Amino acid sequence: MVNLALKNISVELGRQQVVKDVSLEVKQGNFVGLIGPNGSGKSTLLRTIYRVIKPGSGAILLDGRSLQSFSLTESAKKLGVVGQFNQVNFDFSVFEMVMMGRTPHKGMLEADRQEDYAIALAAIKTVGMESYAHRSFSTLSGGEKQRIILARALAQQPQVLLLDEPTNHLDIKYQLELLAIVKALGIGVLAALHDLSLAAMYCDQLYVLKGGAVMTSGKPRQILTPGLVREVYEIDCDIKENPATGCLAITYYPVCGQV
Ligand SMILES: Nc1ncnc2c1ncn2[C@@H]1O[C@H](COP(=O)(O)OP(=O)(O)OP(=O)(O)O)[C@@H](O)[C@H]1O
Repeated sequence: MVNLALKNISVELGRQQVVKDVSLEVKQGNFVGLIGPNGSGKSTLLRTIYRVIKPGSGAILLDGRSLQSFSLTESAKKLGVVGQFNQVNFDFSVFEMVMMGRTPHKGMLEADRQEDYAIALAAIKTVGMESYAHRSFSTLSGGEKQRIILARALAQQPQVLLLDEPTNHLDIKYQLELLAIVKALGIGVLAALHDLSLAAMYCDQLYVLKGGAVMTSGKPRQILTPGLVREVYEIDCDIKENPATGCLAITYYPVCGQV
């Protein structure tokens, strides 16, 4: 069953067409990566799906139903988001931040239930931050904040998770861990990623954006070639399978005259 489908989505911002006729699918259990250079429209597309931006044309379907027909609470029960910027204006404890993930599941004025506490604690544990539960969120490092924002999305128990460069700020161990945690959820995931090696390692399917349009899509091994990297990013590289890991290893060549 298709969980999330975009049909011919176009978005205009400040008189510029930033997303052009994008169609894509995130099937249940599939980890789908959005790759492309800076400014290619990845965040705008994600923001359109989580309803911060209205598309100029096209349709977004969740479980076959137009996203527009869901109330914001209804769509928040199904769609979890880990964004790029995690500034909060008020100070909350780590535990309070993660409990916010339970909000869409509660009725108006309904008190927190024991079950909600247990789900939030389990989510904090999953990201390895249990000893931080009572710390103030604003005092955390960038990477620690990112892990708590993931925990909040996990506490939401979404059916589809949207991630905008989720590995920003994380050291390499936590980059690998975060993607492994997300992959193990077995839900549909759509993630904007810059690191092509990580994208190849974790994604079942990649969509390559350039100038707001989908240039190509497919399984990482089928589409990630030196020719594509050259065309999209204007740099040269070698791509080989690492015999020890079975993963693609990408080695970039220095930009001419800059090493
Ligand atoms: N409010 C806005 N008004 C005008 N242009 C905008 C607006 N927001 C974004 N853009 C432009 O839209 C384009 C796509 O931006 P977007 O943030 O979606 O790219 P991205 O692929 O996520 O980039 P990055 O990899 O740098 O995060 C950029 O050229 C950006 O300057």
